[in-house]
Amino acid sequence: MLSISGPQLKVVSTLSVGYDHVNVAECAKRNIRLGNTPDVLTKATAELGVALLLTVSRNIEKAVHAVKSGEWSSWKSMWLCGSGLEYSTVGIVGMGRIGTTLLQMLQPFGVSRFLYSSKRGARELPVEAECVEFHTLLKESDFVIVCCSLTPETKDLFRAETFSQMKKTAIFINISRGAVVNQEDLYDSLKNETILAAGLDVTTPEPLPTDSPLLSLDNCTILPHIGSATTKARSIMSELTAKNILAALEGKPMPAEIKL
Ligand SMILES: O=CC(=O)O
Repeated sequence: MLSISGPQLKVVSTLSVGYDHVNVAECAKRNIRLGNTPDVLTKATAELGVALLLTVSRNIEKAVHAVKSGEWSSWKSMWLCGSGLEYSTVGIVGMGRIGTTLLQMLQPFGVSRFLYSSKRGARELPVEAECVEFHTLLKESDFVIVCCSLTPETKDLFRAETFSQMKKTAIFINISRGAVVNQEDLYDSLKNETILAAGLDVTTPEPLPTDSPLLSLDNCTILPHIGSATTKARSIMSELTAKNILAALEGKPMPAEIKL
């Protein structure tokens, strides 16, 4: 893509906070500046994380389907019961801007313990949370939510070995990048009930082919990467992307520039 654009290309400004889809080394080599859209999508993305977590934990997808398909009959006390957040342990993998906001958003649900693992280690957070080893987070969490960025270290972080350390009742949510998960292993773990259920806003590839085995599971909810998709967030992101480009073309500091 960089070659197709030609040697006159001065700037790449991605309409996203993640830039794992950009060849950073090649941009640096060609003196191409790189911009992204941090901060302005944090709340929207964390909010989608909450929505996906609740969708999976409270069986919303199955419930909506039951109403439409006529499966809803007389009142049954235990029908479609899920697991609530109250008194639960929530593990957040990656405590950056989105992880921290998610932590704040989940606090009012009555969660008993928040655990987190982070490459930056323990730090002061707006809500009480314990920084723990990754294996402890896996072992003790009822909900595992992935918010880390995709790096060589986090690629395939969630694989058979990881899922097998989680509770059988655990719910796995990924709002980060699809490649953080080995999807075949996730499929097996859901199919064999190694874990209870999963909610993914991100997959590999995107779009996920409609014949993906994951789509045959009734304990996996998949969204088409809509984390930052609020009208407001996307509008502000678009503005920031344009400002990044204009600043770079004028040789000025970009409002959100990735240091290469
Ligand atoms: O995934 C979305 C983003 O990186 O902004």
